[in-house]
Amino acid sequence: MSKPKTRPACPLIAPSLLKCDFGNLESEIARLEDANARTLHWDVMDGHFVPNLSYGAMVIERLRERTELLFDAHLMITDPARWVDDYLRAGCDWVTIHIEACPDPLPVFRKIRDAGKMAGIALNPETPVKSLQACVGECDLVLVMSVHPGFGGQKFIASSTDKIKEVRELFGSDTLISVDGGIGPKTISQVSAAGAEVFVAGSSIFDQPCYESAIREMEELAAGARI
Ligand SMILES: O=C(CO)[C@H](O)[C@H](O)COP(=O)(O)O
Repeated sequence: MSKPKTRPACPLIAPSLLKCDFGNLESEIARLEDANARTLHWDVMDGHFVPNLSYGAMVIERLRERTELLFDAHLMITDPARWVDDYLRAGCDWVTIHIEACPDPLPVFRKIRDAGKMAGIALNPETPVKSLQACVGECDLVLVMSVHPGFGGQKFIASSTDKIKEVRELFGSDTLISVDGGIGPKTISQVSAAGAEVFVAGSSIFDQPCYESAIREMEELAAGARI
């Protein structure tokens, strides 16, 4: 059911399932499909790399059977090289690992790309963009964390906007830039103008009564601010 490696139409709003109702995952996904979502962002947390636990490949694999939406997996885990095969087998289309958890990510990128999937690298707010130098041309996506990873509902860190510009300068136009944390109608325009194309959003969708209008509003704001 997994899709081949393709660049999506942007702007792309990626609902962060960390903020959904875990007791009703299947119906939450159906609601997102009805709301015209095109992707699901899976926040995988191991209670070690980040101070929170969420879900893993077994849960994702079972939900892969229930939807054809693009699966964007964000591995906030220690030693992602050890676990990446599980997420590929589970049917993830994009697999993003953290530079802080994997100082030599190139072999992991190769494994993801060889499986026909998109390889991403994420960086935490305190990690400098220059730490990604070796990743240029080797991965498909850079995910800029605009909050400290671990929990939804945090305040957007303002310096993330300049960081996105720096990532765009370093990686050029071929690499997708995703931004994650505190994204909503008040922050999406500035990160879109800075060069972000994929917008991970938890609270600003799941805390709203209508997912469709929440997604549409952010898509329109991001498109209007695009560089
Ligand atoms: O990765 C994350 C936290 O580590 C979440 O994706 C992110 O925080 C989304 O939630 P919100 O939009 O509420 O900030």
